[in-house]
Amino acid sequence: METISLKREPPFGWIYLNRPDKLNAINEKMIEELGETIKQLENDNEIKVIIITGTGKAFCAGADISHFKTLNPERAWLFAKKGRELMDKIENLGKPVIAMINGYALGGGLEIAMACDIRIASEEAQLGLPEITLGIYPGFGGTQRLPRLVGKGRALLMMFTGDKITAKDAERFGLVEVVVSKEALEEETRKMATKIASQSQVAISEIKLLVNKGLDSSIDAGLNMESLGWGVAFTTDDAKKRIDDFLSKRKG
Ligand SMILES: CC(C)(COP(=O)(O)OP(=O)(O)OC[C@H]1O[C@@H](n2cnc3c(N)ncnc32)[C@H](O)[C@@H]1OP(=O)(O)O)[C@@H](O)C(=O)NCCC(=O)NCCSC(=O)CCO
Repeated sequence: METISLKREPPFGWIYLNRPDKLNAINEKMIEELGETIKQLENDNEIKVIIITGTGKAFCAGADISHFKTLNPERAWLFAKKGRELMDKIENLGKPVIAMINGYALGGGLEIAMACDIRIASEEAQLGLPEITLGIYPGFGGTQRLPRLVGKGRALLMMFTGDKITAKDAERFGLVEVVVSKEALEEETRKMATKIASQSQVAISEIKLLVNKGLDSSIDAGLNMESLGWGVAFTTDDAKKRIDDFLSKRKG
């Protein structure tokens, strides 16, 4: 692959956005290759947690501006559509996806991170949606996902100004879950991923589905989905074993 590299390390699949000389800017090839890599990991039964990160000093500096000049409205729409479908794919994947933000996460780069389930960032990372400075606006889901994470006012402020924020501020606003030093980033991500990989994968996948679908529904509909599915959770071998283990330890 030209733009992505994959490190398969069961139970983890590490995806590296890999155009470091262009700060991992997203071109059509990257959209295509990231989609293929995600599909490959989705079908790989040994992979329980997927981690997306960047090679070099950036997570990703957004869509590749150098090809914007070639875009007419139709091609721009198609590019945004492909980007949007990729983000939806990440968000709706039946496996947990962690964004390990090692540096700049701007524009489409932040949009990738926001489609992931959890974001862990290095203290040095800077995040933002600077599209407005190019006279455009976020096209891979940013106008919808940012306000859901940080609230309407903060999201509008970030998108109206295009300002970058620090990882610490991003954590304060709820855009990032964990911030650690640059040196600790991989180790802390690994710890987080190990804990998640040790849980019931069916339950993890159900939680993700319920949270994502629930946030797009009324609370009543979300609660109904939760209680309807809850009974099914008991039928997995994993749940039976974990409950038996708990009870037998108590007896012993
Ligand atoms: C991220 C910035 C602030 C980093 O600045 P700096 O450290 O000074 O590094 P640069 O010299 O600017 O960048 C190195 C190299 O990468 C190229 N590059 C960086 N970002 C992009 C990009 N988005 N597209 C294409 N190429 C990019 C840059 O041109 C350099 O290449 P050379 O060949 O060496 O010249 C700074 O780079 C920055 O502000 N980048 C743009 C961020 C941005 O506006 N992103 C939004 C894009 S629109 C979008 O994402 C739409 C989807 O919603």
